[in-house]
Amino acid sequence: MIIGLTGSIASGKSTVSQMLKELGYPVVDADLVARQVVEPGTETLNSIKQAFGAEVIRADGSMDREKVGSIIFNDPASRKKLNDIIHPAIRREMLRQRQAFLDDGYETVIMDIPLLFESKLQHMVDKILVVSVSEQEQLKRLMERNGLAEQQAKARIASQLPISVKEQGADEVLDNNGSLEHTKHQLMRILANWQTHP
Ligand SMILES: CC(C)(COP(=O)(O)OP(=O)(O)OC[C@H]1O[C@@H](n2cnc3c(N)ncnc32)[C@H](O)[C@@H]1O)[C@@H](O)C(=O)NCCC(=O)NCCS
Ligand SMILES: Nc1ncnc2c1ncn2[C@@H]1O[C@H](COP(=O)(O)OP(=O)(O)OP(=O)(O)O)[C@@H](O)[C@H]1O
Repeated sequence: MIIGLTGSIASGKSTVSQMLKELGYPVVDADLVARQVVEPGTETLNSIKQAFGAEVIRADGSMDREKVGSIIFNDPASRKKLNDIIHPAIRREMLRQRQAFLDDGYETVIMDIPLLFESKLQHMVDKILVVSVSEQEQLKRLMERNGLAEQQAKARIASQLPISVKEQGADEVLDNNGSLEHTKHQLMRILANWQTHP
């Protein structure tokens, strides 16, 4: 079974994905893959340089994530330009990692994909688990974790589909407003329900 783990920015996907790893599940992490495909020397990073200019490349040859973030989270056209360059490479690498886990004999693979609905990747997974928080809690956690001002945090939230829309497309919704214990408890119930194991 392929489980798609998604939610909104700072809703708690990484927190849940960490719990799943501790239970022994293999996880394909789209955010991690997004870093791998733009490592210095890659074709993808070269295309980003062509599209956004040499100022988004740091002296050591790596992508300046802060600069790229400040551009794309504030401008839909730039966001689309980056997505068009980087998403095909991310998808290819995610499918490769998924297959490698299946080849290793795992029965279940978790795919942690923040933009599962935005990028219409439902076909990649069998079940969809949405990690949800209230808008108020989301804003608070995002500002705290990333040290962002309210306006910047709101721009990032607005660059994704509303969590309510994602909930409608879910097989299960996990409410992450409460304690980590409460979240873990719901996770265990959902896994038991799906009769799944690593
Ligand atoms: C813009 C970048 C450089 C900012 O880097 P930064 O280190 O600050 O953030 P990080 O990569 O950890 O992403 C944090 C969160 O932002 C959100 N996010 C990232 N990219 C996007 C995007 N293109 N559209 C909407 N939300 C996004 C996701 O919820 C993600 O979990 C980086 O996010 C990136 O390369 N984005 C494009 C690739 C992408 O779409 N990644 C999302 C997973 S497929
Ligand atoms: N139940 C919880 N109670 C308190 N804080 C939490 C809880 N769950 C997550 N957090 C905190 O909220 C922040 C966001 O969580 P996390 O990083 O797991 O979100 P995410 O969905 O993976 O984010 P992103 O989309 O940016 O990758 C983190 O600082 C995390 O420690």
